[in-house]
Amino acid sequence: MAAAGYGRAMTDQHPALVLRGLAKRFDQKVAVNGVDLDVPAGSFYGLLGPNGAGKTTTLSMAVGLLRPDFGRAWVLGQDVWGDPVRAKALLGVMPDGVRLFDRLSGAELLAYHGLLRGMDPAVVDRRAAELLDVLALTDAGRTLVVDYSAGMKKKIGLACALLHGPRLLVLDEPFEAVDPVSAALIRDILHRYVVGGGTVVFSSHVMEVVERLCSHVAILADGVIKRVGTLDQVRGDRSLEQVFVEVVGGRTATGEELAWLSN
Ligand SMILES: Nc1ncnc2c1ncn2[C@@H]1O[C@H](COP(=O)(O)OP(=O)(O)OP(=O)(O)O)[C@@H](O)[C@H]1O
Repeated sequence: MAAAGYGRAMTDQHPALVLRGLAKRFDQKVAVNGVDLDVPAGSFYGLLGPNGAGKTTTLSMAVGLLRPDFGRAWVLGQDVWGDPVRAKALLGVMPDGVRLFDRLSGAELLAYHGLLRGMDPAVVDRRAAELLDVLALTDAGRTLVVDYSAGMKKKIGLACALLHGPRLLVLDEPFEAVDPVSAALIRDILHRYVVGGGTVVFSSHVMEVVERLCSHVAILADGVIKRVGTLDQVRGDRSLEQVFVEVVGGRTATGEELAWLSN
């Protein structure tokens, strides 16, 4: 495993992910406004927030894909922006949207990721075959990724993130556009990964998934963390959805709006 080269004992003393004062502005829009987060090693961490809350921007800065205007990030003690090679060796990332080289087949994409990370080709082949099998993509192994369904793209993205055996997985909306059978499969794989000592951080709007999987939750709205803690601390004696709606400030359309739809 690539991460082992940096000494598991050293990195084990650190939280899996630490964010301090992360901030990002796009023109006039402040997308993220000073996010601090401590993700304990071994946790299953859900980052919740409504559309446009700043989840993707936060996670992109946390993993070294988007340079913050302010703030810093550490993965198992390694400075993401100060020492990106070390930090990224410990990290598996599934970004939002399709940022895959989609003119490759699934098997080729995995080989490309593995070789780019300097892995032994025989290990890449073995792990790629295993991942395609576990994710029920073996038959699609020769199909070009551009021809995959949205759910299949999520699964091959997850396979790429797992290939080098990272210690921390950061996944942007891993369950979006995924059918229930595939979602259950992804849940099982992630659960096994955490039981085996890994840490998962993922963003989602789906309360049920977060409630079922996560040990810890942060609710982000308007670029700011509004609630953070263990799942039980955040939801108290209510459902996570109730807390989310209260924090985010839900609105309803029960008045005169859209009256023309009734005609
Ligand atoms: N590259 C960009 N250029 C301009 N504005 C951006 C850019 N990326 C994000 N934004 C804006 O920053 C804000 C936060 O966006 P972000 O994608 O981080 O939210 P999100 O919580 O991931 O949303 P969603 O759940 O809808 O994916 C939004 O208002 C968005 O329009």
